Amino acid sequence: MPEASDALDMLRRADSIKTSNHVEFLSLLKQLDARAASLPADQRSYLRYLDAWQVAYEGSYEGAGLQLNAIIREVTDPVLRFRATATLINILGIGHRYEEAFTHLSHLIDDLPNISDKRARFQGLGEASQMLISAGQYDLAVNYAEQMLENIPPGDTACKATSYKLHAQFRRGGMQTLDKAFQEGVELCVNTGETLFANAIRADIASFEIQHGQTAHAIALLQNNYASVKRDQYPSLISQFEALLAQAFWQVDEPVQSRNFALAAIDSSIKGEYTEPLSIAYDLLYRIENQQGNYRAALAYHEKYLAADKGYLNNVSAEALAYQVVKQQVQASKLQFDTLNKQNQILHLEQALDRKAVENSRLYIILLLTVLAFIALWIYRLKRSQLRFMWLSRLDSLTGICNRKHFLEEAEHALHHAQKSGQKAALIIIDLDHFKLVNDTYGHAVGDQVLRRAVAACQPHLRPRDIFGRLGGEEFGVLLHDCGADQALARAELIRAAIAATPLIDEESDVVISASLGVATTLRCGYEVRDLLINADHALYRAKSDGRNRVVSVRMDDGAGRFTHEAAQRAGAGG
Ligand SMILES: Nc1nc2c(ncn2[C@@H]2O[C@H](COP(=O)(O)OP(=O)(O)OP(=O)(O)O)[C@@H](O)[C@H]2O)c(=O)[nH]1
Repeated sequence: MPEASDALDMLRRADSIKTSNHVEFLSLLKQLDARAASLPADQRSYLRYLDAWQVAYEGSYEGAGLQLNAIIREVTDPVLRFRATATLINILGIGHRYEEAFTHLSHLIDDLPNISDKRARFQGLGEASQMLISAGQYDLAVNYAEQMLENIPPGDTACKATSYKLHAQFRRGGMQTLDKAFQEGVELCVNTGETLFANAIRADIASFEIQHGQTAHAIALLQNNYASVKRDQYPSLISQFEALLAQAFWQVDEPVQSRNFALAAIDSSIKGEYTEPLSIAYDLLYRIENQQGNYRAALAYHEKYLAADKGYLNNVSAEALAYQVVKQQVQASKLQFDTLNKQNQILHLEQALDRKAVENSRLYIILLLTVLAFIALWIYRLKRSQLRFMWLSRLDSLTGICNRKHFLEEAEHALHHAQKSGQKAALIIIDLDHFKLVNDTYGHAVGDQVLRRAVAACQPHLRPRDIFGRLGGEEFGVLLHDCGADQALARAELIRAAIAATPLIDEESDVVISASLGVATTLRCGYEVRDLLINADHALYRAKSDGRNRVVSVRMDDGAGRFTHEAAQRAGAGG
């Protein structure tokens, strides 16, 4: 049983000498086949591939096709699958299944960028080059051969790629003289031991020479290497050599030799295949028999020639056609792919556009909300300043309490409410005493200050619902809610006392001001603010005339429809 590493070495060795030393290759394959069961799975797969290759090499294309397809299906190693595909393409081409061959080739070429294994790439490029030669695509074939030359795997040589390149150039035609590259190609392959490819190039050289009247040289070249071609056991090349020899001998008028090689070419060619050598061989046999007057035999060969030639030409045109068909299919699917790609791009763009539209809508909404927020803020500020102005327009600017107009409005409203709810109320008018004297003595600014102090002195004696306003000059009004006559009198008295206790200028100053207060109640004067004001004013007048610094209330009806006044209390000397 071979060691695993031994077996791998043997596999690699066999792989590298498949064509250069076919005899040793066969021997190695035999040894490995005998030990196949003991090999690890990956090496067994490798051996399967070499076995299939050999089956193809000996011309059993159907069997080889089955084996190669099984490898492509079952083996996991992508490199081995790629190589099996390459070999499969080769035999599909030989078996005239051109459409399948070119379809596989198209995939193989697509796969090339994914294959880093140099040997497999080399093989794939070689297959592409060969198939394209068969399809008449010589420039492309040269291109693939040149790619091979740029990437020769380690252990391999430029021989094979050179032979493909030269063969493509030869088939393209148009050469007036034989390029020296052909001879150099032969030498290269001889030096590297690749006799099969050296002979393939020689076949092209001989063919060129036969076409250009250098028949003797062609015969020498072919005969000198005939044994070597036979050794390599490659049927199609043997058949080609023999057909060329038959042609050359016919040209130099040696029909016996020509016949022998023509028959040999037919014998060597793969059975059931229509090839160029077969067609040449039958044509020559027809001519020979015809020349010798064997018309019956000539006719038979001619018929075979026609069939072979037609078959061969059919193969050639079928191959070229299949190439074009697959090319169109590939282009169509690429076009479809491009269309799908474009549709996909359009969809992506549409999605991006939608996203942008959503973003824009969001931005518009944010902008709108911001504008609305600004408008709301602006309205709020406007409203606030309006309210402020309205509020300010209701206040007395010096003392900060209600001005006359607002006081009267509020008092009227409160009295209306009190009347409806059956509550009592009272109105007090407060008038500072001898205020003109304050102004005259201390100046107008001090007079203002005194007015503010007088207001401040009153405020602690007011309840939240009481209405306090400046009626004008040094005169103030207070509407007391829910307040009877006695309570009103008492509250007025508290206010009077508070004002009287307020220093005129500062705490130290002994100069004080005083106020006279007139009180009118709803009980006695009704709920009309005007009546209350008149009556309170009368009372105030009494307070002033009675000596100031006092409170006087409207007391009772004197029977003649006039009110009498009651002085509440005297709380100070008051001016
Ligand atoms: N400093 C100041 N003085 C004012 C203001 N409004 C009115 N006065 C003054 O208040 C004084 C009112 O004087 P009078 O109506 O004669 O009354 P009085 O001096 O208080 O005398 P009696 O009311 O009779 O005690 C005038 O000299 C007005 O100029 C004000 O807002 N500030």
